[in-house]
Amino acid sequence: MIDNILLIGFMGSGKSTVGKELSKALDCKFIDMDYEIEHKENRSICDIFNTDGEDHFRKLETHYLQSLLKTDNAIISTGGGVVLKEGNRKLLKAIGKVIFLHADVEHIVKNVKDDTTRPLLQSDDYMKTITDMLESREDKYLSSADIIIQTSGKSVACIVDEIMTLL
Ligand SMILES: Nc1ncnc2c1ncn2[C@@H]1O[C@H](COP(=O)(O)OP(=O)(O)O)[C@@H](O)[C@H]1O
Ligand SMILES: O=C(O)C1=C[C@@H](OP(=O)(O)O)[C@@H](O)[C@H](O)C1
Ligand SMILES: [Mg+2]
Repeated sequence: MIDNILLIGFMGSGKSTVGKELSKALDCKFIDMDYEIEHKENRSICDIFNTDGEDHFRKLETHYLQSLLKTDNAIISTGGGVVLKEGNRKLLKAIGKVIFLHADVEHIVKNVKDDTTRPLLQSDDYMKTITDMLESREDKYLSSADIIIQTSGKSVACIVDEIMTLL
């Protein structure tokens, strides 16, 4: 039995991919918050944003995060905006150990380009969008993190190994 582990970080830093592989390596439950929200709502994140707006998505996200207080022995991949609300940042700490997957802009762009599933990155100038959003969120990721892992240029397997060593 392990404490919950929550992966935080910017869109495309690898939270969903690394979380799934880490859960296999540790033989524990895997929870991807976005996947669970989509499943509960029976619609995609894009549909939620387009129909009901980002504020509504943030309410669903907080509601789901609260439900995780009852979970244990899980690897939890969050959505990149989970740190935006102070209340969420407190919840993250209450739910488990928080690992920040820190990625630079180049790594992020490589991972999200051509992907149409992230409504906040559907801009013509997505390089500037990512740079500005990263800058405004960086402090929130840092203040929420128990552990910081640099992911840029590393393979998923290498990141998983690094986390396993640190735990
Ligand atoms: N370290 C990595 N090396 C190569 N590709 C990666 C790495 N991390 C993630 N990816 C790829 O980048 C894309 C976005 O990753 P994802 O796990 O969905 O990020 P997040 O959940 O943080 O938004 C996926 O196609 C994934 O396979
Ligand atoms: O950073 C954000 O605000 C978001 C990140 C997304 O998750 P990923 O970080 O897994 O892409 C998803 O929750 C939604 O599109 C909003
Ligand atoms: Mg994800």
